[in-house]
Amino acid sequence: MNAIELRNVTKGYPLFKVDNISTDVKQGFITGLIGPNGAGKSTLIRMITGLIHPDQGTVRTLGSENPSGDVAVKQRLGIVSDECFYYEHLTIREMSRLIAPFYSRWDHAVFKSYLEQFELSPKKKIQDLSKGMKIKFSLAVALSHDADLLVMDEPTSGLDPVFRRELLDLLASMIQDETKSIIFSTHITTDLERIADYIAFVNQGKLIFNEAKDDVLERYIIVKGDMDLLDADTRRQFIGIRETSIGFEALSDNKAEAQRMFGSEALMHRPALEDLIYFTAKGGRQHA
Ligand SMILES: Nc1ncnc2c1ncn2[C@@H]1O[C@H](COP(=O)(O)OP(=O)(O)OP(=O)(O)O)[C@@H](O)[C@H]1O
Repeated sequence: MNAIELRNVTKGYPLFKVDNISTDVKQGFITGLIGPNGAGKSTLIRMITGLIHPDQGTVRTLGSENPSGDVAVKQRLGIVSDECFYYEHLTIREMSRLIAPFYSRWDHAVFKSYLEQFELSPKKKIQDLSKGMKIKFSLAVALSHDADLLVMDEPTSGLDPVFRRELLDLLASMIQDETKSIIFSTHITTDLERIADYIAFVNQGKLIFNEAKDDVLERYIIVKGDMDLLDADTRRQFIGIRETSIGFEALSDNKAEAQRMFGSEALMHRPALEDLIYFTAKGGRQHA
């Protein structure tokens, strides 16, 4: 079962385009969306939540091509982003009273307990909340109506490390029953190393891959060695190369081939997700 299905999705802006992306986000799992600044992550997320529509292709979220206009689907969606529109002059209590009637599965006791857990006073005005508090508030809302799909645009970026860990635990426990799904974009790739099942990687509007995290980290390899190992042939092997005065470090997406080419002459190790972004972005720029 898929929580989200994208088919040949294209969305163009004057200087950028999401380019013909087809992929699925699986139900019951956490998918992390990664990529450099301006790669198209928020654009994809806006299409998934129905805030904007593709120029070509289709996006189906919880089975609907129009999630923001379909009340039944909208109720099952939990959205966390800094684009959540709340009335700034209202307090948390007043705002939640406005929101609650919209959701048939709203649980006030759960909401109250999240406010306590997140140390948010119901008396605080939305406009007086810090960036992290706003994220916590929209999280409390998303978690209190028993959403089937959480879609989050950089939910952890404004959060302190203690709360970030708590949030990751919360998300991991949310998908325990295998019916809920989560997709979130982030630059804090270590968060995804902790909890993501799948990683979707976009670069310059194109999908590089959407695969099980463990498979990705198995397939790619970092190679480190002396500069004399680099020639036209070996360079072609790499997605991106960082050259310094003492040698090179590079990323290959073909572990077996890299091992065959360099054998014991180079050091090799498993990459972190951050390495994939760094070397892919660097490689792209080099060849531009
Ligand atoms: N409404 C718009 N009009 C014109 N260009 C836009 C619009 N929205 C996004 N873009 C452009 O689309 C590109 C992708 O933006 P997007 O916000 O999707 O990237 P991102 O991967 O989320 O980046 P970041 O990691 O920096 O948040 C950028 O070049 C941005 O300027």
